Amino acid sequence: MLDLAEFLAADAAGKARIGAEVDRICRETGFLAVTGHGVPDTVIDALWAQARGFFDQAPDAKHSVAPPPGGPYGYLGPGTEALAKSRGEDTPPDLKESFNGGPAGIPEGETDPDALAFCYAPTPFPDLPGFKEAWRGYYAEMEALAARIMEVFAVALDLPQGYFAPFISTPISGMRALNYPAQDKAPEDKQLRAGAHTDYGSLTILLPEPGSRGLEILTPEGDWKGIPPVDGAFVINIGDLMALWTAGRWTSTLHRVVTPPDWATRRRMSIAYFHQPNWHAEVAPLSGEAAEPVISGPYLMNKFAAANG
Ligand SMILES: O=C(O)CCC(=O)C(=O)O
Ligand SMILES: [Fe+2]
Repeated sequence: MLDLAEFLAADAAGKARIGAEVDRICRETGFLAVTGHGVPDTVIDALWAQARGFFDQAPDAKHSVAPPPGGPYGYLGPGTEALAKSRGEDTPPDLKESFNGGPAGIPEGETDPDALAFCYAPTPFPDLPGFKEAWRGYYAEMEALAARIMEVFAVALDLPQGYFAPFISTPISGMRALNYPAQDKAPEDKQLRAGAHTDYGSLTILLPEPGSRGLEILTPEGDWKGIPPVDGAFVINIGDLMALWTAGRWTSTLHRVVTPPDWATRRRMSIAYFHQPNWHAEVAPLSGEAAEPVISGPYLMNKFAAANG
């Protein structure tokens, strides 16, 4: 558990103590709950209401904001994604639908054709009163929160607090509202609500709907363990690029969303913000050990293509 307000108010010794605790958690499970985050309830509640309103529409209305072929933003309906495929595992599609959005603007001077076509593609917002405003408001809060958490991470890694700032000045984070509907038939063999995967970027800020179930992580002991929602907290997890940055000191933990026993009546919703460094950011182990640097944008694009191919 990380209390961000406590971290921000702490002196250098207090920050180092909290940083050491965060380092321990990130080495062990890579999942932590964050309280004291300062995100207003009004912003959170507004997006829940809009997300529910969006998913409860008829299929045609949802498909009217489908992405162009290969595009990441808009409505991805049931059957379009299998997250386990991002790791080369062949499974039936995940039992979910999602609405996805990208950065609010394009950085000045960005000319990379892949960046412009993929992560800076426009988000096709639904024509629902207040949806876009609620989405953008929550996204902006997440961008600011992620930057603060990256400061905690820097301290946890014995780096200057602002170490990561140049890498995340124009992040290409994606945000996704997820709906795992109550199911009208039993899942196929190996079919989950979200197949086992690691997240691709620096960190993920997840908000499971209060009272919802199903998210599980693979523990270092090799057991699947449920991660229930924590009241008033966001669930943060490390992504692949953070694991790479720390040369494997921190874990990008395998996680999944399982089908609950009451799948026929039980839906799950969640909102996930996938913090992703600048398109051109080169991520290489901080320890200086030799490794081919990974470029943030193309890495993300390839992972998305694998899961949605
Ligand atoms: O819905 C959730 O709680 C988790 C979803 C997830 O892990 C993902 O989409 O990357
Ligand atoms: Fe995930």
